[in-house]
Order: sequence, then structure tokens, then C-alpha cells
Amino acid sequence: MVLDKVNSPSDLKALSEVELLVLAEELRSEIIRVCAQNGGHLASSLGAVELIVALHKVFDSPRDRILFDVGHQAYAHKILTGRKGVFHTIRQEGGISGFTKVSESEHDAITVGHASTSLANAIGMAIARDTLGEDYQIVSVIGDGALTGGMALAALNVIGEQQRKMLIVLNDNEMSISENVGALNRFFKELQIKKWVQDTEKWGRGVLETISPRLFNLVDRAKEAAKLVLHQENPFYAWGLRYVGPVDGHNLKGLIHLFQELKELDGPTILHIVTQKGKGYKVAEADPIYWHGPPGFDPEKPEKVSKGYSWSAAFGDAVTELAHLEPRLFVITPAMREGSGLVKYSQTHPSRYLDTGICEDVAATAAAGMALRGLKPVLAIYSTFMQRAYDQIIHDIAIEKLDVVLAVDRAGIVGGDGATHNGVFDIAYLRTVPGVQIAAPKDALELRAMLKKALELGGPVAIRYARDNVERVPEGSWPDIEWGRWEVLKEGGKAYILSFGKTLKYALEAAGDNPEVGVINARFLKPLDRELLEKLALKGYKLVTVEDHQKMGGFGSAVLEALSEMGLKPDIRVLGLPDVFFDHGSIPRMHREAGIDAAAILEALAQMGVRVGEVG
Ligand SMILES: CC(=O)c1sc(CCOP(=O)(O)OP(=O)(O)O)c(C)[n+]1Cc1cnc(C)nc1N
Ligand SMILES: [Mg+2]
Repeated sequence: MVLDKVNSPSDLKALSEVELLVLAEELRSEIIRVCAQNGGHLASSLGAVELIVALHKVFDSPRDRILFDVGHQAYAHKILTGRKGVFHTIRQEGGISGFTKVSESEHDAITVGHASTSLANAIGMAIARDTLGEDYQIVSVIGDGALTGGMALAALNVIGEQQRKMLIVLNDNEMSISENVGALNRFFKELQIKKWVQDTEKWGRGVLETISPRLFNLVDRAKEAAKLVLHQENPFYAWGLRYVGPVDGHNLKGLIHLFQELKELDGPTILHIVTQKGKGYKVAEADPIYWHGPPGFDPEKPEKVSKGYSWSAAFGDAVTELAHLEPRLFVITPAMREGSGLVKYSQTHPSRYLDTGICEDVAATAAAGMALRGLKPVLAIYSTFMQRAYDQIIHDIAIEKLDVVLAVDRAGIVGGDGATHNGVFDIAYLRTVPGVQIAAPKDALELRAMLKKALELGGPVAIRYARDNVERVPEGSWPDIEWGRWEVLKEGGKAYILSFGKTLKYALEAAGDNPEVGVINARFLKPLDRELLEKLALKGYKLVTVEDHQKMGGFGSAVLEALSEMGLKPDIRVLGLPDVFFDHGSIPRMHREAGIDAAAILEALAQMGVRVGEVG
């Protein structure tokens, strides 16, 4: 195998053109093989194989810095930069990350997982390079989806103003996780099908084989002379970028020529390449949405597998029905239609659905605008990605107490995606915002009850649920719920476990049939059920709070603050995630390590002198 000869990017530079083509196919096979066993970002990584081989052929990592936006498409980069032998551990317990990660390799220029950060990083690096009088290339690979992020577009503004030498490669496959959205995306489509571009590309490829330097001088001169025309065809003209493309992002030879040319140019250049998400694997080409991030599969007979009925699906079913009951309901997603369970909703209520692209800040403030003008927006948003909308929730939604429901998905530790994707800060940053109510349902019925009540109550309400499966409930189930009231699931003689959200299963497991230990579904965090809390404290019960969230600032903190305000000092233990980042791996193992599982609850109870058994 050619890949056997490549243990670092310098080995790749010695390969012939034919060997490089063979290498690309071997990389594809390896990516498919490992994703079949581990799951992972298959389609994105397959689409970026030629791009990555060409980059490492022409540029000189780690001296030259190659940045990958989101970093989920960089599997070939990982294999080519000394991690071939450990690639099979990707996203696994103790294995390498599924994204680029500075601490993992000198070839990983940025630690990522959230989209749209590479361009701001790149301009920062370019300024550092120039300020320190150093000399190296900076290349940022950004997908068409990631380019819909406000951070990316704002960074272009700075890059164009700074006019520092750097190369941006726009990897345009017309896909985010779903089909990509936005006016820029539409323009790219036009650009790609425009006859002028196809001819240019044919001519460009021909010329590139022979007299490429002349071509680029021609383009530059033509650009000056025909600014009006080009800037119609150059969407980046206003940002002061030199634009080249669109070109075939799977033409390895053409890409190598282009990179060799473009690396000589001063100032910022954006190369627009067109690729196919899932390239080289039929099922992934045919359905890049499912194969964006599949669980494991049989590589010889790849089939879609159902991941079970999730909280996201329960949410999607609920809002799809609710929209019939509440005509003002409007659902927004920042590019996570599938992940947030909204495919059916988007098909059933297309006129009351908005995918903003990867810009949670715009999604949150658009929700504010909708609420100001009489709609009842529900913003479906992952906890981790909601971090991008923190100021918008305060400034645009909470100050005026607007009727916006935040359906906060993936709350808690998420597993394979690791630290960049864990949803473990949202309680801390939401509960300090005046007027934002926070709830966590224990099952799909409570989710439906909370959604419906939240829409009736008005004001900003966050409903938080985990990356997990949940029992399906019949259509039309709309139970009532006493807002702000906790639910005693099991009486206890000596102690109570108060759980907020996903850890309720651990609480019930720990309590078992022990008559000493009661369990409370503390499903409301703001407002807390202070009346019940006061009663428990006054009766001298020992208390354990538990949550799948940072201990600092979480549910337990809220309970402690309330007890101190009431002047009560019960024997209490607060169980939550410690002050560290949790990388990718097994969720149960991380919960154990974090001290929020059933065993940890029992340990806490035992420390307080409660007679406990073993975890069943
Ligand atoms: C991995 C992950 O969390 C991905 S990958 C992806 C699509 C990226 O599209 P792009 O066109 O940039 O790349 P492509 O897959 O090659 O087409 C999204 C929306 N997400 C979720 C997401 C949402 N919101 C933010 C801020 N960051 C991320 N990473
Ligand atoms: Mg894309």
C-alpha cells in the first residue's frame, strides 16, 4: 500500500502523481473501515480526501498552519500526520479526538468542534506571524455550512481589511448536515452552474497544466480591468479577497497546481472548491445527511440503522402536534434539523419553520423579533451550541421577557463528540438571567406538558433534555403539570435524592427499594420548589442533589442558595460534574468518574450515615 510509505506529510511529498491518486483511494478505504466500526463524520471526511492530500503535498505542516473549520472533515489529515496507527481509536474511550485538537498533534492548528472559528483564528495567526517577523503559510479550510456562521463572515471583514497573506479554501458541497441554506449558498449554486464558470474551469484546467503563472496574472489583471464583471461573479470582492474558482475539489492534480500557484500570492485569497459530500462511497453520496455522522455499520453492506426513539424525536412529535393547536407557534433551528428531531415538523409546517444556517446568535435574536411581533417561537438548540447565543438570550429575549421557548437538546455529557459538544454549562449561564425559567422533564409526557405550559405562560422558558432515548407516548397526550412543583417519586425515611434531568435514573437506581431513601424529580430549577425544599430541610432529611451539569452554578448551587436564603442548614451533598472538561468516551464511565451515577449517590448517602445497599 502507498499509505504504508506515508508516516508524515514529508513522506507524501516524495510520492508521484499516480501514487497520490492511489493514496487518496487508500485513505477513503481506511476512513470507511474505521467509521464502520466506530461511527463518525464519514461523509464530510470522504469529501475532503483530495483536498487534504493536495494540501499536504504543497504546504509544509506543521511549519505551515492548516486549519480545519469544525474539524470533523479532517480524518485524512489525521491519518497523514502521524496518527495512522491510532486512527482506529478515533472518538473512542482513550482514543484520538474526532476533531482537530492542538494538544493531540503539532499538525492540528486549532482545537475545534464548533463551526465558523477557523477564519478568526487564521487572521489572528497571520497577525502574530507578521508581528513576530516569521514566515509561513496559513491555510484555512472552511465548509459552505460553516461559512454561514456569523463569526466566519465577520472574520472575512477583518481579513479583507488586514490584507495579510493567507489562503482560505471554501469546501463547497452544498451541504451542512442538512442541505445548506442561505443567500450566499444560493449564489454559489448559481456560480457553479453558470456556463461561464464551467468554460472557465475547463479552460483553467487546461491552462493550469501548462502556463499556470500566466493564468493567475491574467486573472489579476482582468480583475482590475473588469472589476464590475468579476465582482458580480466574485462574492468575496466586497470583502477585499482575491477569489479563485469554483474548481473541482476532487481533481487532485488541478488542486496541487492551484495550491502551488496560490501559495505565491500575497494578501488574502479564497479558493472556492466544489466537492461531493460522501465522495467515493455510494450510500454516502446518495444520502450525505444520514451518512454525515452514522453509528457503526457493515462496510460491505452499509445500511441505515435506527438509533431508537430519542428526546429529539419526542420533541419533534410534540411541536408538530402543538403547531396545530397554537397557530402562532414557529420553530427555528440553527442548522440542526435532523439532530433536533425536526424533519417531520419542517415537512408538516414548512411556513412556520426556519433553518438559519449555523448561526445560533441570529436564530435567538430572530426568535426575539418573532416574539415582538406576535409569534410564539420555539428555538430548538443544542446546549453546547446555545453558548453562541448567550448575549442574544439576555439582550434580545430576557430583558423584555419575550415569549421564547428554548428547547435545549443534548443537555449533559454527550459521548463521542467530546468536550466541544458537551452541554454542561447552560444551567449556570441561564439561571443567572432574570426571568428565564428552566425545567427538565423526566419523560416524553412531561416534555409535552412543559412545552404546552411554557407557550401558555409566556416569557423566556428553557426546557432541557439529554442525548438519550425516551419512551414514546401516544399522539394527543397533553397532560397538565403544576408549574414550579417538584414530584415526589418515592418517599424516604431519612434522606431524599433530588435529581434535575437525566440523572433521575441514577437516583431511582440508588434508592432502589430502600425505605430510608426517597427520590424527587426536581424538574423545575427556576422556579425552584422552595416550599417542598423547606419542608424537607425542616424535617431534618439528609439531601443529595444530582445533575449532569457542572457542579458550579448548576441545580445544586441553586438549592444551596435557596437553603441559605431560608436560613436552613440540612445535611446536604451536591453531586455534579467537577471543574474539568470531559473528552470523548463512554458516557457511563464519565458519569462514574464525575461522581454523578448511582454508585456516587450511594457513597454520598453513606457518608451522611444513611444505611444503603449496593447498586443493583
Ligand atoms: C460536527 C458538527 O457538530 C457539525 S458539522 C455541521 C455542518 C458543517 O457543514 P460544512 O459545510 O461546514 O461541512 P461539511 O460537513 O463538510 O459539509 C454542523 C452544523 N455541526 C453542528 C454545529 C452547529 N453549530 C455550531 C456552532 N457548530 C457546529 N459544529
Ligand atoms: Mg458543506
